[in-house]
Amino acid sequence: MNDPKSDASLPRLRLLLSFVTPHWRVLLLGLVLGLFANAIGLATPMVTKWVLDTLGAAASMTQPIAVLLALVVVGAAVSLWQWVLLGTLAERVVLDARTSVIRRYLAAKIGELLKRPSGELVTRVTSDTALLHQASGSIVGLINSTLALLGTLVLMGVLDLVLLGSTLVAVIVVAIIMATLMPSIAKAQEAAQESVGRLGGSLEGALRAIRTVKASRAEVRQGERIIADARDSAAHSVRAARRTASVWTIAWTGIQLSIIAILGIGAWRAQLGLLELSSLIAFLLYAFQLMGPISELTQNVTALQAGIAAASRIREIEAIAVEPRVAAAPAGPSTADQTGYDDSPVLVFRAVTARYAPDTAPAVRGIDLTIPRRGHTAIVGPSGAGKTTLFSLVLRFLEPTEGELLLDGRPYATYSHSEVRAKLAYVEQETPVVPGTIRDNLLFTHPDATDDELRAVLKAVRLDEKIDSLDEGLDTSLSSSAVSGGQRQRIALARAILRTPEVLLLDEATAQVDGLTEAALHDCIRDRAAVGAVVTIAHRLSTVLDADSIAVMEDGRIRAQGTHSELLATDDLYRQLVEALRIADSREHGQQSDDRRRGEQPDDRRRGEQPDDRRRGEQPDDRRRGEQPDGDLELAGRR
Ligand SMILES: Nc1ncnc2c1ncn2[C@@H]1O[C@H](COP(=O)(O)OP(=O)(O)OP(=O)(O)O)[C@@H](O)[C@H]1O
Repeated sequence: MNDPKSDASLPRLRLLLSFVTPHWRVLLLGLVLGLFANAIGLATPMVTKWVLDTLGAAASMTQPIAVLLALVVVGAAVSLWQWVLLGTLAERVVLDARTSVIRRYLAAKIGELLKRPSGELVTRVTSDTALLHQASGSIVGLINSTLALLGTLVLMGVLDLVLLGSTLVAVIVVAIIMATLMPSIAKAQEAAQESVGRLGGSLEGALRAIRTVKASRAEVRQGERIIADARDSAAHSVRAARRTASVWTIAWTGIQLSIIAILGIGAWRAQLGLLELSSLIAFLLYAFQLMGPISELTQNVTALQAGIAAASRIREIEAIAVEPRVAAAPAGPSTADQTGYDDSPVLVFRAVTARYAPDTAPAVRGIDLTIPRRGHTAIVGPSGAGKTTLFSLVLRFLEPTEGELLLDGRPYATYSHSEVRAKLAYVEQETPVVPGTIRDNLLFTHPDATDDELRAVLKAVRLDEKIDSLDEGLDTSLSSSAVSGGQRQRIALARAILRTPEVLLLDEATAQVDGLTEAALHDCIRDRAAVGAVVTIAHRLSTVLDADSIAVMEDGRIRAQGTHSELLATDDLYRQLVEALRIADSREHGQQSDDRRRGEQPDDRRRGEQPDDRRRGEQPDDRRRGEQPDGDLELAGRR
């Protein structure tokens, strides 16, 4: 498949060309400059012969020497221009490729991104694109060096056909060896790039889970596993380097042998009076020059091979499906629009079934759920029941395979993804913060919010005093350790409530949170539920007790819905879940009162171990697979 001689080689070359063709004008100019520089290079030995021919004659040498000097100066200027031009072009090609891949990632469907390790996705932007650098100029280089080679051979033929014959033998031998070795060089390079991709994936995963790695005393084992990919890459690169070195050595030796042959045969022919001495010298100059196009050819073919491999890896990203930017159907009036202020539900699930892949079992099935415009709806259920999937459907990370969702009385299909999300606010379970300052994070959803608005939400999540106490206030970088895990959760919450959303979706942290964060969370839920819809994936008894309505999920279905007391009276699973949450809650409160007895604040105790940081190490899938403390209890409850 990687054999450039195979049928796949042409489409793969076309892939590489697709990166440079947008810059065809620059490429053409580079080619013309290259041809010009070649012509100058080819003319030099002929002018040298001219100088030598004037030696015995009465004619002046000034003219040919002046021409020779002019050729050198113009040749240098043209080469410089071409160098700069192609260097700039290469950087633009790399930039274009990076821009397109980065945009693709951010526009991609979430499920598509989660299929691949993020570190591997990163290497496609960083290291693969860098390989396009040399490859982009190599196309021009390849044409130039081929023409230079042909031109040199033609001029050699003009000087002496017999000598050309012996040169051609050497060139053909070198070409056959190169053609044999080049495909395996390409294969080795592609394998090296793939190993670098895997290395990026495993290293990134290990660094994100560094606490788990250390706590499991798995540094050495994990390190070895990652280093194995680095070794793999090195082994492939060494193989490529060895073969490249062989190609070079063979090319050099071939040319040197042919020069010796030319010298011998040429001297013999000159002695016989069949060849002028000046022609022999000019021929030898061409023979030395031959090394230029041949080594250029070798370099360019190598760069092209690496570029082709990189181009196909980058273009693979084009296969990642992106979210549509416009609504599938034109937007009609919503129930809310028709009635103005109304009590119609804000969100409705109608017989929704969804699966993550066509050949897998549905993650949720036949979901009928109505979320009122005001109030707090809690979703509870054992691990794997489909709670997160429900949120993914609301946020349109996932599309239903059957049934439909309605927002403000209108089917989701009549909205674009962006329009749907504009009406929602979401606090992830891991409450990740984006790179940057506290201000950057707060303004992430609404960049136009004023300082007063920021202050109001910070007060709402009880972070105002903390921010004031920081030297740099809102401009404190979140990479600094001055902000604890609980505080990060509150920042995420503040971001979500900055502008009152129609629906606040809150995936409650499963790990214990500090008292202050828990209190802030509950105040926010209560305040927001009074004016809008709040939907929580509840992991805490107090959140469940706060809810106006509770949906109990099991095996992808909603098995019961009602108030706490209704469900307690009617649903076995709910009773078990509540019992498990009660145990968890009493354990936590027990722990908190122990803290108080010891004179510690729960918040202080946990500051050393930031829940948010801890969870940042987990992939969403890991989280799903792994049992959270409360997840265990939920299951225990079920048992
Ligand atoms: N990205 C995914 N790809 C394939 N299957 C998935 C994916 N995410 C979830 N599932 C499956 O869908 C089902 C519902 O999972 P979901 O994450 O919605 O459950 P949950 O109730 O949120 O669980 P938890 O409380 O453990 O987070 C599970 O069987 C799970 O294995």
